[in-house]
Amino acid sequence: METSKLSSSLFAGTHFNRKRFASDFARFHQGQTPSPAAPSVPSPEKKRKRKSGKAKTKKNKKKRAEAAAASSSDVVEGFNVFKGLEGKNDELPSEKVEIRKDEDLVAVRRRKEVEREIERAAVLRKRFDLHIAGQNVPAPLESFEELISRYGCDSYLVGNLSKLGFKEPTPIQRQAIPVLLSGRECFACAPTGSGKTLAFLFPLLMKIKPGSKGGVKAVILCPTRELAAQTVRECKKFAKGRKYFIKLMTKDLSKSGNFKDMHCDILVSTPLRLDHAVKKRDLDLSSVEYLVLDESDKLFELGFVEVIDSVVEACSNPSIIRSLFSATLPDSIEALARTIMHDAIRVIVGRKNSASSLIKQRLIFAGTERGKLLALRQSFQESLNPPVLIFVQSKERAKELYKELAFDDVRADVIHADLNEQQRQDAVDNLRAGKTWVLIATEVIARGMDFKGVNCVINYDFPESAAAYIHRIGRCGRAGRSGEAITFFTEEDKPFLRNIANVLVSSGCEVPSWIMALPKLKRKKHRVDRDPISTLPNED
Ligand SMILES: Nc1ncnc2c1ncn2[C@@H]1O[C@H](COP(=O)(O)OP(=O)(O)OP(=O)(O)O)[C@@H](O)[C@H]1O
Repeated sequence: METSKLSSSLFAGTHFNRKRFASDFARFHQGQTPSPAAPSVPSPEKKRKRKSGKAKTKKNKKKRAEAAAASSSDVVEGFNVFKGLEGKNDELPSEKVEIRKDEDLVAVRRRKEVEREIERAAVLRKRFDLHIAGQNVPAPLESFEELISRYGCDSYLVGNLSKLGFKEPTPIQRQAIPVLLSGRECFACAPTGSGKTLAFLFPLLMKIKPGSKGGVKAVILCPTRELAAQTVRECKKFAKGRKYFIKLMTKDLSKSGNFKDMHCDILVSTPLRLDHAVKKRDLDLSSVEYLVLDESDKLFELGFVEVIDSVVEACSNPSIIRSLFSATLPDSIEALARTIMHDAIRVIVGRKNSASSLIKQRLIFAGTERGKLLALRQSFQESLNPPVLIFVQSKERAKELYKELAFDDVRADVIHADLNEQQRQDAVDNLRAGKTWVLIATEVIARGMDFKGVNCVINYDFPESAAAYIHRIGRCGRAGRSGEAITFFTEEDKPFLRNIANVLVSSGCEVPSWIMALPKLKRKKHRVDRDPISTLPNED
């Protein structure tokens, strides 16, 4: 097809106003016919002149190219794409035409570069099973060193990571760190033990000036005291060598702290303690720049929502950056959280709400409560590979099971909400130090606690939801290590078996076909009234 025909068919129905665009039309016309001022074979005289002219304009060209490159960065931002073309446009002398050509070339080069960057980011995301949603998501990190080259991070911070033996960022760190560093809010969902703590702490350490005055700069909310204490310890490790004020909201601080004189860069707390300090002790959170909700779905559970609301309100800085992290993020919670977020990016590693693929999961039918105790003793006799965590559904049952195991030659300890803060911390520390082999626990340590060496998690009592299951078993199989999870079930648990079995299947574990044939339950939570744990014969 002839050019004229093609253009006329493309612009069919469009009226071209030749009068209005006369100068453009003239230029267009000029470009089609060779100009007498630009012969195809120049004379030697003209060649020389042009050479010296070229040398002169070379410098200018370079400058222009730089300016054009700067303006072309606007293309990346997505605004002012036509910035360089603003202003007088109707008369372009030949030099201006050349400038435009240069600019066009630079813009084309820049566009290609951007396209390459987008492609590189897509390859990285595919490689690390990263799924994102949102506008203008920054590229994932290839390495920790990129934090220095791309984001100007102090090398001491990255040095701390290598001292801790962190060679490469984990998938969630690769994507969530750049998102937070570029000032965007985010929902992050990644498997248990996959390094979410560093993913939200590192951007804070990079952005907040150590020892800065003028109030709290970052708040991290955790659902339990143990997790809050662990987060403070981790934060101090990453910040080693710099004088950050990193504070844990203890009971005493919350009840009688003098917050007016308190130096604090990063404050880690449970929601109730923080809320108490805000309401009763006038803790001012208006200068908070970062708010992190760790184990966010737990924080948004009924009972906590109002407190979270009140904390969010107290963090009144309009440019605050909020982020939510968890291994499980139900759609309903995400929808609720979205109401307080601005243009948030969502980052998911692997499949949403799934268990770590490093954990070998098994379901064991124990028949009755007594059957569970027998099965537990038998499994200890066959192979006890400490440290082991055993989850039960209540503090009463934790105490009962502890009594039973005290008879056996097993170094066991127990942790539940009836113990005071020190006793709970001791129980955690003793397991970490290898002084105890088996720790019997309620949900208090099911979330976020990082026991590196835990080889096996036993769900003595069936978990009350798929999310609870994912978090409980996630106490093993952390930081790239393998783990084992055993879940006992009785007749009463059968109706809820299918929900947990789905988690096993989605992480590649085998499930008997009869379980998969059970009907799906709409109810998300399940709690059975169980007979007490005891080897003594029933009185009735
Ligand atoms: N880049 C890394 N390289 C090596 N180890 C890492 C890296 N990042 C974190 N870790 C280690 O991995 C372990 C688990 O990290 P972390 O507790 O942050 O997991 P998590 O994703 O928050 O888990 P949970 O969902 O259970 O809270 C920790 O012991 C931590 O020190």
